[in-house]
Amino acid sequence: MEGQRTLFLGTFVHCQNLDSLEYFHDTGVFVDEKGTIVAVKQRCNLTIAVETVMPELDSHIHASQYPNAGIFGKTTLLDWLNKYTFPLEASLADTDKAKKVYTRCIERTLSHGTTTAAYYATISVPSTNLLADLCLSFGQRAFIGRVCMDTDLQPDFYRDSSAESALADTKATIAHIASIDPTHSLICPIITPRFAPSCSSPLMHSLGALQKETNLPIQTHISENKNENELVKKLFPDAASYTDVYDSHGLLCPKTILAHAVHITEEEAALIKKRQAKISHCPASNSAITSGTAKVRWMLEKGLDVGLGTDMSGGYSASILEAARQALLVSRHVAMGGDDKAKLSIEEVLYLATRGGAKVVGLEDKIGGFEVGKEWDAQLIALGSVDNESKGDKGLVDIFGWESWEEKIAKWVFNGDDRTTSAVWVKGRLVVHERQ
Ligand SMILES: Nc1nc2[nH]cnc2c(=O)[nH]1
Ligand SMILES: [Zn+2]
Repeated sequence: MEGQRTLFLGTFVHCQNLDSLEYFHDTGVFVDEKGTIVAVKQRCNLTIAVETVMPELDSHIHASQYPNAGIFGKTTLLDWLNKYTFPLEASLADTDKAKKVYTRCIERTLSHGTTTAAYYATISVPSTNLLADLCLSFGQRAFIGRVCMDTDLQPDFYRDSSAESALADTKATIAHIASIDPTHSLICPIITPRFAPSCSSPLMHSLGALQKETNLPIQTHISENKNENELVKKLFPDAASYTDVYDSHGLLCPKTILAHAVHITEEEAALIKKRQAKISHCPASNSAITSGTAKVRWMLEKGLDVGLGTDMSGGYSASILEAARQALLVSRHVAMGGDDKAKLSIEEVLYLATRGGAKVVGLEDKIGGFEVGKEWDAQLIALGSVDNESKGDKGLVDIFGWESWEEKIAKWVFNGDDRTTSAVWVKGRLVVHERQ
């Protein structure tokens, strides 16, 4: 498949905009040897029918936390980090262990249809570089972040020894990725200050300067949890807000991905909008570690760019489809708090998982939909048919045959999982093979 020209035939579904899905029935999509869509022809006379939907993007995920997916007990952010997260991440300095964890994480996210992921690795350069190597060899589009953290918030056994060494280690990973994918056609480094409480002021200033020098993206966490916000106020008493901490260190720019933003104020939202920074909404995580209910409608109405993140293992699942359905449910909890228009639709959460996510990671010109000039990132969806069950087709999503396309997609969003994703392509390469 790689390096060949391919014609895909069937029904293609992608998000036209925030409010609507577009269905291309009886359509041929022509993909060239570089994995770029060169033609989309509708009203073809087809003899086969497949159902292919848009790529899904995870704009915030910790590859290094995969073994802990589902393990969080009754902790909240700050005790969760100490109890579960820092010990596991520290242990991945062992590259054999890291290889096992990262391999499984990539296989699992790909099988769920995650064609692009913005990953946090750990502070270890060799194991972060290994994550980049593995994404490249599996064919997953990825942003790879070597995590920076030099304060005593974290234990001695898992901490950068100085701001200088954190910067040097970040540069080492950037150089490694340049050596394996010089044009960043698939793998791109991402500057990763863990979050303000983990980073000294000199470290954040130096990472802000590095962004200006390299024009690379940045990822971090913001305003996830109320105790975290109190801590930030104590640590940065002169800052006007949590958002201002990042802004005053040169870390808030159009290429910044801010995960969570659950408790940001009107002023912070205005500053994020002014800097054109992006937000990754992580609903499964925000419920699991009791962070709060992010007001996504409020963000969208302010014109903020929002995508979805699993935030695994704050989130319990590696599936971005799970994040989409949790975004829908969390929006209903916001609505139950008195703001009925807060409810998000199926179309809207799919937009956040696809085109919205592409904009958040700065790839909106390359991926997110089926247009000429975009790269062929896609997943093939196999829904069941009740009529075929006697023939052994145990469909995970039971389609009776009378459903509209909108209803089929809604049933998939709420009942689908990696078993309904029967093939996945990234940049034209088949990365998950069709299962029988
Ligand atoms: N959810 C989440 N929040 C964080 N804040 C700082 N580090 C982390 C992390 O690993 N996960
Ligand atoms: Zn996170």
